[in-house]
Amino acid sequence: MGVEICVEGLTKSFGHQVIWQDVSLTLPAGEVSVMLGPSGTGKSVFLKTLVGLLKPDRGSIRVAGRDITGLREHDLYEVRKLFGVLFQDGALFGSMSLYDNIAFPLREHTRKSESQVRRIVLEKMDMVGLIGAEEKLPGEISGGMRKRAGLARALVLDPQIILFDEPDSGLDPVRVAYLNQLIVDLNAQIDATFLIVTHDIASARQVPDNIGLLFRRELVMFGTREKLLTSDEPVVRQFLNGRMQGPIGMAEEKDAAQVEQELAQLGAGGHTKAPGSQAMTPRLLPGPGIPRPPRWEAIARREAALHPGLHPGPYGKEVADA
Ligand SMILES: Nc1ncnc2c1ncn2[C@@H]1O[C@H](COP(=O)(O)OP(=O)(O)OP(=O)(O)O)[C@@H](O)[C@H]1O
Repeated sequence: MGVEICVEGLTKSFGHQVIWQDVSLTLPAGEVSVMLGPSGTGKSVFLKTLVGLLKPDRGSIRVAGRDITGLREHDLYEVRKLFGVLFQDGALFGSMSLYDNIAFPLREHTRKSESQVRRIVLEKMDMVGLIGAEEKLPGEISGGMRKRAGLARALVLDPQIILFDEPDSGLDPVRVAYLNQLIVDLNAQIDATFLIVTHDIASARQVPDNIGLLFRRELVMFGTREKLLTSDEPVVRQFLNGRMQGPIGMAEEKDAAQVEQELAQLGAGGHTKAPGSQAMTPRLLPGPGIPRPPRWEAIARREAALHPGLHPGPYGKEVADA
């Protein structure tokens, strides 16, 4: 079972540049959360701060009830073992085979025998669909395979929290769809707490239990998928609909009068739905044969109550087929 991460009043700056301030949120144990935000709003900095690679100026990060912000390097090292991180490019060693890359954390951080290492590596490679590619070098495989290899490596120490930094970057839409399914399946199988930084709105709409949005140095909103997808908050609506009109501009900031004019035009032109009627996207469910954690039933009931048309029958199948 994954662990809860509770962030309170977190602020991070580099010199005089405040990246974000007073960020508070809880990543519920075992759930999938997505962090969105325009480029440069500090999403990667947030991930690095959670795992203790960067120190915040203020605030606390409680991982399984323990504040990690004041820990010394030795204790932090122990806490980091709870985390698996999938970096943007997979962060694989170019001169090592996929097998050796994935075995690396086991050989570095455990005293397991080579036969135990082999069993674990092959199990994780199987989970991400890479059996048969053991001897390939990272340079010989596609970007999607590199991401999956990075994911297998993030899994070998059986983490309770997995952080994904733009897992979909550089992948074509079909590979993104496969990767999303893999993420949902993995979450159901290992029940760890997932936090995904992404720019891909389609993924953000389908995959997570919770969504957060960083903008103008603040966490604009963090809450359930339903809450964000049906929100009338202009920044949230603009981002989740991928529109130019709204508070987010090319250089992040926009003139307030311009924003108001754009929003009025959108409303007058009938291009926007009435407040409160934002479209819900069907949720991506674990594939056939993968047992669903108990929370899925509660989530499906909650979503069915909000959008009866999407869920005509027992939870699960109809949502997937919608
Ligand atoms: N180690 C560092 N020292 C100084 N400034 C940094 C450091 N790391 C990040 N920054 C700055 O913090 C800001 C946020 O960077 P970050 O990479 O977290 O943004 P992001 O939201 O992940 O962007 P993108 O979506 O484009 O990947 C940037 O202005 C960046 O230059």
